[in-house]
Amino acid sequence: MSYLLAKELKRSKYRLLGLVGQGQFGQVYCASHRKTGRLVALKELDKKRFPTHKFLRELRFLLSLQHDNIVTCHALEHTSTGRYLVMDYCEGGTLRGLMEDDVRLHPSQCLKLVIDILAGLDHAHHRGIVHCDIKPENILLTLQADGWRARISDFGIARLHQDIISDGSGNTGSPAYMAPERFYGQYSITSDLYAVGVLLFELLVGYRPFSGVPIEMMSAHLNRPVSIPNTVPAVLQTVILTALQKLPARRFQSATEMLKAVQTAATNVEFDRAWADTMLLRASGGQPISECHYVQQETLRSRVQQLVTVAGDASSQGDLNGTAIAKTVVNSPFDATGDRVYQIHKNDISCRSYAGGLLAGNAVSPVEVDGRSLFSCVRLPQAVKELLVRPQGCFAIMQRSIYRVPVELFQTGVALPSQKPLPPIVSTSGSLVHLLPELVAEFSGDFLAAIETKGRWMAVAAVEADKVTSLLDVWSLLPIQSSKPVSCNGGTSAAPRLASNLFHLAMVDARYVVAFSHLLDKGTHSSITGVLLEIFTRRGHPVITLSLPVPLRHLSGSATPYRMIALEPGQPHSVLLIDLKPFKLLRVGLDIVPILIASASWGDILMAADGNIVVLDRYGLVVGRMVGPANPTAIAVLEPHGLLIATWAEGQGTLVTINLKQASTGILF
Ligand SMILES: Nc1ncnc2c1ncn2[C@@H]1O[C@H](COP(=O)(O)OP(=O)(O)OP(=O)(O)O)[C@@H](O)[C@H]1O
Repeated sequence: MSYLLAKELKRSKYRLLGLVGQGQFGQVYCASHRKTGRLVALKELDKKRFPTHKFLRELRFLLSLQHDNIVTCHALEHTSTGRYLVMDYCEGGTLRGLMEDDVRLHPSQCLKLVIDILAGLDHAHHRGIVHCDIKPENILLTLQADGWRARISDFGIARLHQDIISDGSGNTGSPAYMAPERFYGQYSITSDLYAVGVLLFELLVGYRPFSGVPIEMMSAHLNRPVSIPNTVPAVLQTVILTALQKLPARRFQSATEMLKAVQTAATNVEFDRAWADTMLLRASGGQPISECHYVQQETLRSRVQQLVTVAGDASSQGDLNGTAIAKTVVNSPFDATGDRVYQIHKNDISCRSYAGGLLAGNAVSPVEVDGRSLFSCVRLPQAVKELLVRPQGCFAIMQRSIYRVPVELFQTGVALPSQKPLPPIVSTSGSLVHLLPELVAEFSGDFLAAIETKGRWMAVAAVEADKVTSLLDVWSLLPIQSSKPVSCNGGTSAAPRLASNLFHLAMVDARYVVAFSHLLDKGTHSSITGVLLEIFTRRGHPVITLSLPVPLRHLSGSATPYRMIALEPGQPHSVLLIDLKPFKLLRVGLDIVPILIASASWGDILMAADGNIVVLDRYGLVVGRMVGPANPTAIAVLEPHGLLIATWAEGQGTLVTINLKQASTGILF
């Protein structure tokens, strides 16, 4: 059924981007409108469980609910295989997910979410609609500059659910959030407010007021008094106790009344120290700071701005070391299995190769060839902004040009622009190969470039003569000998124009490119208010266009497929994981202020200026904390379990390695 629906949708006006959930009545997909790139959620509705006449009656309610705190339903789409609701897409997932993942949900953020829910309920109640199934699973989240916005979902479906219950064909809902009268089949708007009371309790305390099997919960809701830990400020205890009154007449009588009470509490309450500490402990995922032995590998003579590593084990050689080089060049010490580290400083890229592996234990010396240490440097004509290591060599992205530096060049080191030919290297075919850094592309103005991991494609956004917009072009880098790449767009005339203020370009995979632009304040045009995200196919067709209302910095690709990772200036104690397929956001609360990010296949590492390090697994959970050297300028993961850190302070620097296997991270290396 779902496979057929997916097939059917391929021909519809929506492009499916991925499955985001499984509900009781069908699957939920993230999709984008083919023409506008607008993101929607498509919720499949099983015909057997939703007879059309009943559904159409409910759809009237659903379409009438238009509020910022309600997941708006736009339309019902029919295909030959099924029906699905077209709804606003909520990239933050459910509140249940947030309560489980984001261990640092500040009390004020909890209150803000409850205020959002009450505002949404107030709107619905005024239209005579009772939700009947308020619980964290039915609260979805969208990103906002000051946290998350809560949006109630499953309106109408919940009402329909009631019909199913009265038919005797459904279960009875969620007992943990059910008001006493609900167990007798009665409900009113105060039943919804009772459920919000349970949710408020759970958000602030970490568990629900009553638990157990359904019959125990029923008895508790009906008879047992609510006991609230005294860490919860008195004013909030009063709000919870009022919402959780057994008799409906004693509760808040409207969502507005309860909203006002929570708002007053939010402005007056002072969260005591013990409570803040509990929150801090939860922010670290309960992870203690582990002992961390770092080995100083060398002193640095310059401030390293980027570290790039190529691990020497057989598995990663295939990907990064580049079969192309290994096949065509013989007698290169770089063919040997050994860790390789590139350091970038202004115009220089230096490279060291460590045959024995960097994490052997003590400081290790770089490989020596003919008694010479393999510590070589290639100087390029302009400052290197970024180095991308791909199978064909290292691509140095500079202010106005891109050079490809063959790996073998680092055997001897060469300085440009002297461009003296190097001694030829004999290839496996027996012919002589002359090596020089090769100019891949040159631009008259600013540009951004991204190169696919296998080095086959390059996306370039070159700023137009108007200095405002950029044209996106995708180039083939194959064959690698070619210094004139072929444009896929058949020339720039067909290339899509990107939004102004473009600041980051990345390849999502071999088929998609993503461009990030700053959104500026409409009045002043100076302060950055958010980010516009545009995804295009390699042929230049738009797939997604959406704006995030938060400024981002340090945006980088993650080793986890389809993931970007970023820091938010407005939320210094957090990191944002941006999954592109399907589109999802996870804001991870931290107890450090990260300034550097390094990604590994198993997760991400964040480092603060004072040397504190937090290790996240690929689900965004904090799995390790340790203290490294202060003043880091660049960090990189050496797969699978090495961490390299370059530091710089007062004209002195060091390169340090940490063996994460020896730190307690819970990651199975
Ligand atoms: N509008 C949406 N935007 C983003 N994700 C959504 C959206 N609606 C649902 N989801 C995701 O899909 C999952 C299933 O949703 P759905 O509402 O169908 O399930 P449910 O909670 O079991 O509800 P129901 O009882 O209506 O079937 C949710 O947990 C959520 O992760």
